[in-house]
Amino acid sequence: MELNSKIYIAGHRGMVGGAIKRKLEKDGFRNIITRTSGELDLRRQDQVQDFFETEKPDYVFLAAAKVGGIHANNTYRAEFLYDNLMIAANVIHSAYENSVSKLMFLGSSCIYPRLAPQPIAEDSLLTGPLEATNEPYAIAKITGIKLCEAYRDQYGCNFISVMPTNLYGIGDNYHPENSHVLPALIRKFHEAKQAGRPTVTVWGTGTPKREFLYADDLAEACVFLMEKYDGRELVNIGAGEDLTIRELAETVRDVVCFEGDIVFDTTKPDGTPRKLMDVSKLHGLGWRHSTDLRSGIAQAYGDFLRKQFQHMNAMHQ
Ligand SMILES: NC(=O)c1ccc[n+]([C@@H]2O[C@H](COP(=O)([O-])OP(=O)(O)OC[C@H]3O[C@@H](n4cnc5c(N)ncnc54)[C@H](OP(=O)(O)O)[C@@H]3O)[C@@H](O)[C@H]2O)c1
Ligand SMILES: C[C@@H]1O[C@H](OP(=O)(O)OP(=O)(O)OC[C@H]2O[C@@H](n3cnc4c(=O)[nH]c(N)nc43)[C@H](O)[C@@H]2O)[C@@H](O)[C@H](O)[C@@H]1O
Repeated sequence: MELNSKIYIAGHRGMVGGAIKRKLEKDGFRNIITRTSGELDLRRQDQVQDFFETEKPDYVFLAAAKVGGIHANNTYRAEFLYDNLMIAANVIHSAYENSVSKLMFLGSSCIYPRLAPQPIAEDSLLTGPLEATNEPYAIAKITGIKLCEAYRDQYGCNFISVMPTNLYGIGDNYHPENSHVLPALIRKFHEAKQAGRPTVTVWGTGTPKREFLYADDLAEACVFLMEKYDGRELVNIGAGEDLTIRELAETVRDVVCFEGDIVFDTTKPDGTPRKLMDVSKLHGLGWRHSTDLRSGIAQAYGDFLRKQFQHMNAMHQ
């Protein structure tokens, strides 16, 4: 990428797209184009085609998606499949038709089989059944990967796919039901501390293991791979280490300084028992994460508090 290349970030108001935008701006890229979903609905083929014909971007980071945690994925199954299929199909096809130099498609660790051998290597894709709670989302994301491969094979397009692990950070979604576990726990522990409640309820058994990567680290990896990687194979992006949900809850409790107890609601689903990424390929290419979990959670909590403060100020004006 040249500093004046025209770069389209799809999903720039989201946690990941926002982090990619910050990273590109910090690196001096000065021709970044963005659209909100209100201005450009990526599910609409006509709108996407018009946008690409008019703007002719050189590079595309495809970080727009219908995203959420285990409850949202399991509840809004139709939207998680339809929206994500349409977004991937429309953007990848228009990128081909409008001669985009390079496109990066962002998938997710949930594309791999539920019981894939750990750590999960890229070649585990399509070797076994998926986790039921996020099967629709995973199928849409797998289709995005296959579209990138097919346009590369048939038309020589330089479209690459990267698979981030569970993410958290600045600009995360703190919705009480629809968010991912880490922002959900930040909010739950904070609200319990404020209200002086004795316990916080964590979903499931607490035994599933998850790996977490700070979104700004992910953005750095995405820009690194956009510049350095032209392969057909997927690349996992993760921290290479995981912990149980119980351990995560204890860490968030410490960071938020909540002094009560943790209880588990075992009527809620656990999801995949474990999904630790094999990041040896990424390390071999020369990139490693730098933000450790505890300091990343502290930064995310700071962002959560800032948003709360802004919200309260707005309410009083
Ligand atoms: N969060 C994670 O833990 C995680 C883990 C692995 C992979 N990923 C991947 O990373 C990418 C970004 O995730 P995120 O966490 O940043 O999600 P996010 O914060 O929810 O942001 C998603 C963005 O997508 C845009 N979008 C959604 N539907 C759209 C539509 N129909 N047309 C146009 N734009 C639309 C939204 O735009 P507006 O704001 O303008 O509405 C939003 O800014 C996704 O591909 C996701 O699969 C995320
Ligand atoms: C990265 C994303 O991972 C998602 O799977 P997945 O890790 O289970 O998604 P999470 O929603 O982050 O949940 C991870 C684990 O945390 C538990 N958990 C405990 N308390 C809570 C809570 O208050 N909220 C939430 N959300 N979870 C909680 C949850 O039961 C599950 O075992 C996929 O559904 C998506 O498709 C996507 O791939």
